[in-house]
Amino acid sequence: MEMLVNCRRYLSVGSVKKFSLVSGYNLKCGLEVHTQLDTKHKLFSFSTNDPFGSVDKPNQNISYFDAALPGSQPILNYEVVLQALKLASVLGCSINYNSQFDRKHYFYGDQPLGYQITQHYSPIASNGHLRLSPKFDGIGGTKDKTIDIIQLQIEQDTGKSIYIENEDLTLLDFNRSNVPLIEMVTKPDFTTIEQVRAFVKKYQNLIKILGVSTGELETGAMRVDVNISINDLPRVELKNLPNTSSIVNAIKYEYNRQIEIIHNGKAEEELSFSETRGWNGSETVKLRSKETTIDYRYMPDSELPKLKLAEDIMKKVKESLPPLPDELFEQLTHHPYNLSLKDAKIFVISNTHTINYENAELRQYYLEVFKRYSDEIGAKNINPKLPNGWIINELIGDLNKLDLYLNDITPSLTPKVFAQLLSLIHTKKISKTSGKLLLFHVLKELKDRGSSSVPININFDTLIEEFELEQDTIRNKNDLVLLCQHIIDELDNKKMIADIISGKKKNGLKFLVGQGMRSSQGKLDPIELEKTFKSMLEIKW
Ligand SMILES: Nc1ncnc2c1ncn2[C@@H]1O[C@H](COP(=O)(O)OP(=O)(O)OP(=O)(O)O)[C@@H](O)[C@H]1O
Ligand SMILES: [Mg+2]
Ligand SMILES: [Mg+2]
Repeated sequence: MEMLVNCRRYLSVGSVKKFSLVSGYNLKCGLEVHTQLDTKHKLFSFSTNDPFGSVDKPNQNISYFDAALPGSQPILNYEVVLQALKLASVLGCSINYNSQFDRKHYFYGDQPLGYQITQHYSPIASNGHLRLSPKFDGIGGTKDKTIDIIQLQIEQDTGKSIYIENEDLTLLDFNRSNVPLIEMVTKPDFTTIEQVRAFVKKYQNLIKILGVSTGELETGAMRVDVNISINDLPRVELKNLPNTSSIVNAIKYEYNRQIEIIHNGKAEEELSFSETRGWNGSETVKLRSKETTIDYRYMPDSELPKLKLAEDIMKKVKESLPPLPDELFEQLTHHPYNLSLKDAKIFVISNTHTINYENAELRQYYLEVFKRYSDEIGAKNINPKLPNGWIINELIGDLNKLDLYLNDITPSLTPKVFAQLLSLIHTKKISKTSGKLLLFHVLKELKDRGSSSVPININFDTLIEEFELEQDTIRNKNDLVLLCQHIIDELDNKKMIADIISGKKKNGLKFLVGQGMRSSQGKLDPIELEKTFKSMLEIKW
């Protein structure tokens, strides 16, 4: 009965936006993710590997082998192997020290060899896992979820077919042909869409941090196929999912579609065999069913020897790995840094906005500044919000505004110098406003000198004197009261003052403080000003 009620709820919803899982219809998903590796050369030839950069220059990066000219033979690019091993290592896989390459046969215009070289029988790595946590991956609930990874295999990408509509013409571009790919296959361990979304994000970040790929879904550098089934019926494979929202919406749509079929008693007819479906932006559409699946006639590639790895190779691979996101999140969100997860991500994960710095470099800079600042002020007295805010908001903001790179400024604005600025703010020698002015001034100066010039010596004490920025120490409380009274008199607006006092216009107080800051050219402490206004006007809120 509950099933029926739930089902009606689903049927009346209709839109995939208001999606929820329906009890009695258990979602099961498994992923196959193809990732283009960022190597210099292609997988089995010396041609340049730059499929995205050469999009508008078709057939520029091709060798005889990529075009499958008779007599050409594959030569394995070891950079690919190294990248695959890095990924296998962070996914906790068992490494296969004797993997091999196989031919997967099918004929298509953009696959001129007549087969794709892949690893079918003996892939390079297997039995790994990736753990998702509610804390760092937003999967909901309170428990971690582990997704098992069946295998990682090295394979070639295909060329690209470009269909010219109405002309009965297909153009072929082989720039992508023989680009190295890693196919990663998970077990069907996903039971919610949040888990799928979190996994894709996490895998993508790992790939980026390892430097093995851009991991971009939009350019096709990473391609996610989702296999989905309900209540252990045969799986449906979803392809053509060019971004995260397509992945999520396609699963929602397909889940609802399959429920409707089951609910209408048509499961036997329509869901008793596996099929492959594509996503057209609003619905999943059938591409092919199992009956028409090609027989690939896998066989070992006779031109490629077994890939035998040295016994100590994994020790070296592990030594080359950077710190991983979860370890960094643990470190940065705890004492003494106490960053929010959102801020910690700025130091760990790149996104399209982070063009002025490399995350690892920014993180290094931050940690160094933090240490110097703690040394100067004493670890017990520090205010972690200072380094956090001044680097995340001010420094990054200014770099953006001035179109500067972190690398350009760090030889002069060393962590030691930056920590001095923080100490001056911490000890209230200068106000925050003055600190902002100084930082911007110094960065502007560096920008005007150009990045290639020798580092300059930055002395904040001299600059503070030069610009007369030393914070007015409130020697006489009366001075401050007088100034505040003067501001209120100048304003001459009884209604506004009454509204501030009653709390109707709380923002008005900020305005008064702003006037005080302006009249002192930013040298007064805004907190002191606010306190004085509040006590003078007897503000209770
Ligand atoms: N019952 C199921 N429900 C959902 N997903 C499933 C189910 N059974 C298997 N899968 C998933 O299907 C995928 C199978 O991928 P695999 O690469 O092994 O085979 P394939 O899709 O037939 O091959 P190809 O690489 O040619 O697409 C895995 O991600 C696995 O987790
Ligand atoms: Mg598949
Ligand atoms: Mg597969």
